[in-house]
Amino acid sequence: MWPPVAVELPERHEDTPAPGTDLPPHYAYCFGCGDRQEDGLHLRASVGEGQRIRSRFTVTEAHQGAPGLAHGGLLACAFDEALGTTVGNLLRRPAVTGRLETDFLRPVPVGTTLVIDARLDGVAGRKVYVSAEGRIDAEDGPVAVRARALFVLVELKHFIDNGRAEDLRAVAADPSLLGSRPVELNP
Ligand SMILES: CCCCCCCCCCCCCCCC(=O)SCCNC(=O)CCNC(=O)[C@H](O)C(C)(C)COP(=O)(O)OP(=O)(O)OC[C@H]1O[C@@H](n2cnc3c(N)ncnc32)[C@H](O)[C@@H]1OP(=O)(O)O
Repeated sequence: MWPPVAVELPERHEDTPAPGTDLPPHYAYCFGCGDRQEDGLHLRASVGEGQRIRSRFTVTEAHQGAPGLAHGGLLACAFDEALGTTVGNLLRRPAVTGRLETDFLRPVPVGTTLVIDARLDGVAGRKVYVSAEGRIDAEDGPVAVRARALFVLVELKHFIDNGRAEDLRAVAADPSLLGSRPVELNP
């Protein structure tokens, strides 16, 4: 059963940008979306209709597991990012991945652009359920990967207490490293 518990499906937050809007990387050094992370995934997300966010990610040579094929763990990372972005942008509250499960249905060659459609499935207290599928090269392409996840809503303290001090200092010195400002997350 998914979600595994009774959930509510909240409206997207009033500050969520309009459908079709491209979303900025949430952190410049994020492996999933950061533009300063050279061999990262450089995943790009945009707001979809309703409770949906669409992300795109192109598999490069740096992402191989077998010759010419994407590494499965790295694909899971792309889904972690796409799902986390969905939670963050639709609820506008900080959250971390508690559980992530993936089904790999077909191999994903280098050069493929994976089109990942993620949706918010429901919220139960601090638990947020999301799911996604990734299609090869087009929004109606063959499904290569499915994923679902539980994210847990946390306070900003989670990141301040656990993050490496020098990285937190760098963000404090240059807030533009964050595409979404903590003050907006927790005014
Ligand atoms: C301005 C705004 C713009 C916003 C725009 C932002 C965009 C932003 C994009 C971000 C995109 C990043 C995408 C990558 C996101 C990561 O990769 S985050 C990094 C990986 N994850 C982590 O490091 C998390 C590590 N784990 C932890 O810190 C803690 O275990 C947790 C998850 C915070 C939970 O601990 P806790 O706060 O003590 O809470 P706890 O009571 O244990 O759990 C809460 C509930 O969740 C359940 N739960 C927790 N873990 C599990 C599990 N594995 N399985 C099942 N249930 C679980 C518990 O059973 C409990 O359920 P209830 O009792 O309430 O029914």
